[in-house]
Amino acid sequence: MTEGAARLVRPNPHIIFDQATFAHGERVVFDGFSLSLQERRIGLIGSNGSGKSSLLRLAHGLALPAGGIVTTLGLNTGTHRKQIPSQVGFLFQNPDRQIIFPTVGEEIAFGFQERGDTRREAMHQALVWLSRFGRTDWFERVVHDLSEGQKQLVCLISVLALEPSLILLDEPFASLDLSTRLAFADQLQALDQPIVMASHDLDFLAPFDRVVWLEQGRVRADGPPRDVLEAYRAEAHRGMRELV
Ligand SMILES: Nc1ncnc2c1ncn2[C@@H]1O[C@H](COP(=O)(O)OP(=O)(O)OP(=O)(O)O)[C@@H](O)[C@H]1O
Repeated sequence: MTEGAARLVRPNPHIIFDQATFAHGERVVFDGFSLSLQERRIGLIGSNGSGKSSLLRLAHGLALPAGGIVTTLGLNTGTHRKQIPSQVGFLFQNPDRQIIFPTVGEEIAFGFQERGDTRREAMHQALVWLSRFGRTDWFERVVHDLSEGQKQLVCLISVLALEPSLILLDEPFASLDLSTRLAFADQLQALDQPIVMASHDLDFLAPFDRVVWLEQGRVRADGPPRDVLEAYRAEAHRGMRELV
């Protein structure tokens, strides 16, 4: 269950943090952080501010390490930052940071246009992907008139539609209602691509291959979900008793 042991037994990782250092201004988030991620389904857990979003942003090249190296799909995020978005899908915790177009159709079509599809082709693809999720009626809707959960769903569809080689999800289900969450959980489990997902929804992570528990920018525990989630729950209950 130690980070060192995990690194020894797992070749060909999707993501490698090698002595990465990262700070938000004065606040150091990671200091010489090393971790290799290669399983098909990896969950990231940890209390608020433990570094989950920062880890995902570093892996996507949205943030760069001040020291050390982050490698995603074999690409150094510092030197190959521009190549990463075409291969790695990223879902922001806050949909408003992701959404840039007025209508749902245009938002989903954007990625296809970026890949070189004509506007007409891209809009057709957007409609096809909305229909896969039973939401064709959203095509012409104004994104900012949608609820938070609906916006989150649009962002998730936009990410999945481009069929990236690796998918990074930052709390994808935070605002989704239970039936939508369950439907998406099934859709995600069925995907071939590897997924790294930060979540406070521990039940969702139970069938994953590996869970990494972050605490203050360090790996507190790392291993099979049943071990890591149980230890995390036990710690949360201890913390709760101390608060009351
Ligand atoms: N934009 C920012 N400016 C300054 N500090 C930040 C910023 N974003 C995050 N931090 C700090 O970086 C640290 C790690 O934050 P991060 O968002 O990675 O944590 P997290 O585990 O994703 O938290 P949460 O569960 O609340 O989403 C925290 O101490 C946080 O206060």
